[in-house]
Amino acid sequence: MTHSIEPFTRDDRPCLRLVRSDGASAEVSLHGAQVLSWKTSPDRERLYLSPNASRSAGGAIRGGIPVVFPQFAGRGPMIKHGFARLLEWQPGEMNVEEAPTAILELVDGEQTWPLWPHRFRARLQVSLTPSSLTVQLEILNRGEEAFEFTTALHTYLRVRRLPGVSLTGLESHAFEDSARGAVTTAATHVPVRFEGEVDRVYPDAPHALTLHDDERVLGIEAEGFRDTIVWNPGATLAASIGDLGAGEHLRFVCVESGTVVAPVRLAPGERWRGVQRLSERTGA
Ligand SMILES: O=P(O)(O)OC[C@H]1O[C@H](O)[C@H](O)[C@@H](O)[C@@H]1O
Repeated sequence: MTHSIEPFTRDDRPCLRLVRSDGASAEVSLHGAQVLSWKTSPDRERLYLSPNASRSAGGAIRGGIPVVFPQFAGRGPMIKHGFARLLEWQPGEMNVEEAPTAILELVDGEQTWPLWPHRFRARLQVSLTPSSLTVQLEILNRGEEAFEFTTALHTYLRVRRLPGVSLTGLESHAFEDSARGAVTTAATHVPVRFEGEVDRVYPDAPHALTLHDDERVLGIEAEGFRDTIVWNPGATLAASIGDLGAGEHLRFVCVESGTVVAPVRLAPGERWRGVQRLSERTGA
C-alpha cells in the first residue's frame, strides 16, 4: 500500500485524511487548518478532541491542534487566540511521495481586514513522518508595511491517566503563571504535573520536551517558536467550559509551541516559520 491523502467530511466540515503505508494517519479540518486526529497506528490516537466540541460553522473546535494567529490569548485587542482558528483555509499543495504532506493556506481578505488590517499569507504544512507528526506554520508579510503578531500551535495531547502524567524539560525555567494573574514564578526544579488548574507560559523555553503518560513517552520538539505554554483547566474549570465538560480535563494536556511574549515583527516580503514535531518514543 502507498501513502494517500483523501478529502472527507467530519461534522459537516471538509477535511483531509493523510494515511501512511505503515498504518499511521492524521485528519486535518479546513476549518482553522486544525489537525483533529493523529494516530501512530490504527488504534492509537495521540490527540484529544472533545466529544462536546462545537460543530457550528464559525466556532472554535476544542481539541486537536488549533492554530493561534495573529494574537495569543488576550495579549492584544483582538478576539481571544485570533481569527485563524475560526476561518476556512484553502487546501494547497499535497505530496504523498516520501511522507504524506498537506499544505493549507489562509490569505487576508474581507473577513480579516476589519479584525487586523494587514496583508499576510499563513501556510500550515502537516507531514506524517514515521512515528511522528510535523506541523509547520509559515507567515508571510505580503503587504507594504511591517506587522507584528503572536502565535501558537495549541496542541491537545491525549493522555490515558492524568495523575500518571508528567512533562519534563522545563524544570529549570521560570514561568508566567496565567492561572494566578500572570505572576512570574521561579523554576520549580521538578517536572510539570497536573493536579488542579495549570496555565503557564515559559518564555524562551527549551525546544525539546518529553511527556510521560505512565509508560508511554512522547517527544515534543519546536523550532522557530520561542515559548512554551502548558495548559490543563483542572476539574472545576473544565466542568464550566461548555465544549469540554465534567471530567474531560482528565483526558488531555496542552503543550503549546508559541511565540507569545515578544511578538514576531515581519517587514514587507519577510517570512517567519515555526515548527512543532510530536514523536512517539516508546510504550504501548
Ligand atoms: O478556551 P480557549 O479560547 O480555546 O483557550 C484555552 C486556553 O488556551 C491557552 O492555553 C491559554 O493559556 C489558556 O489561558 C486558555 O484558557
